[in-house]
Amino acid sequence: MSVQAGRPVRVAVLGCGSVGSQVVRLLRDQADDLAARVGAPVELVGVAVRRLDAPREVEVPAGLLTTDAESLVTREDVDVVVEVIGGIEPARSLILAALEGGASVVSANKALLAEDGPTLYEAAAKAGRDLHYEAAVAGAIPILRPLRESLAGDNVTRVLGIVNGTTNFILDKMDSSGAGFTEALEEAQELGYAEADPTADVEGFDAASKAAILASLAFHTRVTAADVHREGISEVSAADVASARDMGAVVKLLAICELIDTPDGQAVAARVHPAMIPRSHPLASVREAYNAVFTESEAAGQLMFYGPGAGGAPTASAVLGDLVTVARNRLAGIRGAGESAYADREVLPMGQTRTRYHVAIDVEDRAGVLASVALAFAEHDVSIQTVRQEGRGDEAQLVVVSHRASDAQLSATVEHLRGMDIVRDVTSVMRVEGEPE
Ligand SMILES: NC(=O)C1=CN([C@@H]2O[C@H](COP(=O)(O)OP(=O)(O)OC[C@H]3O[C@@H](n4cnc5c(N)ncnc54)[C@H](OP(=O)(O)O)[C@@H]3O)[C@@H](O)[C@H]2O)C=CC1
Ligand SMILES: N[C@@H](CC=O)C(=O)O
Repeated sequence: MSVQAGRPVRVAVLGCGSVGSQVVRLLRDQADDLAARVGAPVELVGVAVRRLDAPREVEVPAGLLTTDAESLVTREDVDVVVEVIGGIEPARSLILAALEGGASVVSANKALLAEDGPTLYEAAAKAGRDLHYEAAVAGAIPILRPLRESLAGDNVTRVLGIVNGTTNFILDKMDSSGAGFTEALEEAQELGYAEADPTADVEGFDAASKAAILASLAFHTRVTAADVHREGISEVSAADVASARDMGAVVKLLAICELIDTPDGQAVAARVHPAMIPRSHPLASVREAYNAVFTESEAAGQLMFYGPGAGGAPTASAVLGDLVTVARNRLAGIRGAGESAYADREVLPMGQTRTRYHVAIDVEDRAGVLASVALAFAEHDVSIQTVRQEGRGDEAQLVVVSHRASDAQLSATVEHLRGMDIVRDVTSVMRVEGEPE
């Protein structure tokens, strides 16, 4: 099982794009330090790509580039496979083949881990090999290792974070300049944060994958991307952002994973959606494309992890950290900590999750309007925390912030409001986080 004494740890890299090119560069530039830290030289033996003639950000040593990833991962002398291709296939088959062939694996592939992580974890356990994926959530920020190892003796009850850099950049731009969503997205694309097809980021798919991975590790259970309630930011308007500003808040795309007490024990809730948070909240000061993750656990209390959540070099830093760990394990002939999904926890539907709403309602400016709106909230057992009224000729706007209630009660309240004669329009509905119950 261990690498033969005196021989290097041999590494194959799958993909040489934004992340892979930086992995190859760091393997070259830090070869001496890596050898000292691992206890043996770390040798790059092959780099699989789709196109041999594509321009590369790094010079790949002669003879190492190949389009035959399958043969590379099953080479007998490969000890560690680094998968930075992305997507579901062929990444999944290549990782499974690598593990079956006896290699350990490092991956940055959140989409795959969130869709089919259990198949990969089981294959790693069966093969007695490591599967590490720190780079899959929040780029350079060490968050998975703390959940998997540092907090393994504690009970994590909540993970709350900004885990998508592109959407944070867009929302930050909308807040700081008053820009609309489309204008802010164009700027994110010009600066290279958002892809030409930004759907995975702006519609919350990327953050939902990361939330699934975080919830699985934090709560020792299996949560897939399909279990995560997902809303993106494409419907967030300049008016929503201005409304947040008026109440001393800022809009952020949050990933929220919670352990919830139920009559039958404990269940998990995992959701990604835009939310207003007070400007005094530490997550409000996470600007541009940065990420931050808060954890709450019984003994440690609150911890916050902050840093660059994307980009080739920051992500490669996390990949290399994993690579050093699994290479050390190969030399020692051991397998490190795997997933501990011993708790088969139910994942609650969004309707049962307790949230708070901020609702802006255009109403006819006549006597009794406020009482009628308050009654609509009361009919659904939703209590109001604050209400603000602004007159506008024959029309008025009410801005209501609720106390916590089930999301189903809150959305039923909004539907009720929409059907009322005195309501001309419900112009903004957004969840509120980070304030008292
Ligand atoms: N970019 C980022 O900021 C972050 C990325 N990640 C994750 O890292 C992974 C890589 O992302 P990124 O580097 O941005 O992606 P890129 O699109 O920049 O690079 C993908 C690489 O994979 C290669 N590739 C694609 N298909 C195949 C195939 N069938 N066989 C062999 N090689 C293939 C491509 O080859 P070719 O160059 O020839 O086309 C390319 O070199 C993804 O899982 C992503 O989610 C995680 C955190 C942050
Ligand atoms: N597209 C992602 C990249 C890293 O995971 C982001 O914007 O955060």
